[in-house]
Amino acid sequence: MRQVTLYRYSLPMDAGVILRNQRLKTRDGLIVCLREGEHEGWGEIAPLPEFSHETLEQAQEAALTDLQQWLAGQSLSENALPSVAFGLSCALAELSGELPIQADYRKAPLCSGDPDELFAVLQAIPGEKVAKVKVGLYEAVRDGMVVNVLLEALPDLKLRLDANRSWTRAKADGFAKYVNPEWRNRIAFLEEPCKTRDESRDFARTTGIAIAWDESVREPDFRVEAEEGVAAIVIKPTLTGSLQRCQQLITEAHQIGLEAVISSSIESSLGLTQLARVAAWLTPDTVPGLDTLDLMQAQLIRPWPENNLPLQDVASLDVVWRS
Ligand SMILES: O=C(O)CCC(=O)C1=CC=C[C@@H](O)[C@@H]1C(=O)O
Ligand SMILES: [Mg+2]
Repeated sequence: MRQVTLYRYSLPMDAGVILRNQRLKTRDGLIVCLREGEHEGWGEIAPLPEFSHETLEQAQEAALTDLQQWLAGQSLSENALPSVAFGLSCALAELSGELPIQADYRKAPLCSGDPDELFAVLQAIPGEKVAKVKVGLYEAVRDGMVVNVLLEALPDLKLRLDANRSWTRAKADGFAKYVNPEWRNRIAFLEEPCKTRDESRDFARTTGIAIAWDESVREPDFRVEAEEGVAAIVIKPTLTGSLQRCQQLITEAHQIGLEAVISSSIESSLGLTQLARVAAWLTPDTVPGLDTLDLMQAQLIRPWPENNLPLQDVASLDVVWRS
């Protein structure tokens, strides 16, 4: 006997969360619960505005079609909408026991503004210190100075930086100029520094600062390839596709010595804790990029360990469909 419940959630965000061109007031998505006999599996389907190509309405419609197929006893092929493919594959992987329970709750603390705040957080972390700093939001020169100060002050710190393709080649050089060449190898990678992939490749070769692909990974012509100066690929499963699709990318990356970093698309605590399990399972040697829960004002169904935000339970959600 198979059963399905599909819920819809809307969680209030922190006041200042801006995605590209849009303020995100609430994070909206779907939660699916599959039951078969004694077993249960949950998944989150939450297209991210400004990043996903599909809307929540489109995702809901596509999910309902797949869920009806599943109820009819069929197996599902990769849904064309990445958020749907990811959420359903998680629910199925929980149901079958394929997704291990053990999770990697380490996260690279995310800093988009105040380096003093990050400094305090980092000093409190025991062991390996990895943080992610957003760059490209202010002057490139200021970014370069902030990065330099952090690397100088904390000798065991490694940084991930993310420019989200915001720099021209000249601005990217303006940034690099302020980072002491001796410390550049402690920049684990800088995600997508320039507007084009070719400019980013050229930046990596000429500055010795390693780069990572994030946006590129989701473009149709992208291939996982060993290239000079490229250290990692960032995988945001909600924007990428099913667990099987992510697993395939991770395998390809690892085969050629690239790091693969599981990263958040600002899922609720339910989706984030699943991503922490995916990371422990498929990328055990890499700290995942999951420090986005505090952008929200509440957690959903499953709590993230030691997080103090209030927890909304499933009874508070609207049921979209129940079989
Ligand atoms: O990668 C991480 O460490 C956290 C996730 C993260 O930085 C992002 C998630 C989703 C949208 C963006 O705002 C942002 C990014 O630019 O990669
Ligand atoms: Mg990014």
